[in-house]
Amino acid sequence: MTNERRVLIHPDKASLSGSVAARFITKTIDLLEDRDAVNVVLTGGSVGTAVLAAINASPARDSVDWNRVSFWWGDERFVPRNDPDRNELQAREALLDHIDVPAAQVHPFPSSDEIADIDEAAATYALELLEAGDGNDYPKFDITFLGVGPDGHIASLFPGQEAVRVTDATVVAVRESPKPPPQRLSLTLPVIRSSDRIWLVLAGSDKASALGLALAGASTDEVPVAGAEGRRRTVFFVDKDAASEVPEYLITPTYY
Ligand SMILES: O=C(O)[C@H](O)[C@@H](O)[C@H](O)[C@H](O)COP(=O)(O)O
Repeated sequence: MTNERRVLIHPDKASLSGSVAARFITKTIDLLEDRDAVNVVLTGGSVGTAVLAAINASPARDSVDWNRVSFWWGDERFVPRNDPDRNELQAREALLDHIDVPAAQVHPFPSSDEIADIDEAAATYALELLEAGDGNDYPKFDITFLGVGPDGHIASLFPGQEAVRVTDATVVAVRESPKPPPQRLSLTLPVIRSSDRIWLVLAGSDKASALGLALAGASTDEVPVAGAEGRRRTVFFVDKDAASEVPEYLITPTYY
């Protein structure tokens, strides 16, 4: 099994989210033919949320047996449960509220009104991962979605911050995010990298330099997305604007 990074370019954000949604539905159906359950890690951000909305809008949405899919998050803003900033809320509105996924299979990070102490909230999510891990510290993730910030951050792992370097925990509390809100919870890089597939979704010219640097071999500390590499497949789904600094040889031809 090769594990090369692939870049698939789409004309714009709408076609990108439609194509990722279609791939997600097909891949999930395929995976469920071979196994009992599939674990998916969701991302915040406008592109990730547009993908969820496109899955919801797809006529093939209900071909997936959602009873056997579990959802986790790569990161969360540490705010009250009903704060519109919550990645959870955005994902529920875009997709999760509209499908037949059992409530116990949706695993949001704790919110600040449930658990006031951010370290305790991180420990609580780590325990939830452990309990679903079947003997490991966390479940085997099949597909992990990641948005990418203009600074190259993924999940809530920001350039130069200690959280990018954490390898001895599964969940980290972030207190000084350069992007508001400042307090966040995030999976650590080893957990993200354990996923069989990482599907990065990015659109817009403000992402071009981070993507170009990551693919050219920048350090994970400087450009965290450089460390986003899944066990089996890593695919960058990008629009033309975000792709302007991608080396030609990495571009996989797409037909649209
Ligand atoms: O918690 C956050 O602030 C977001 O989740 C963030 O990590 C987002 O995924 C990227 O910044 C990409 O955002 P866009 O998809 O909106 O460009």
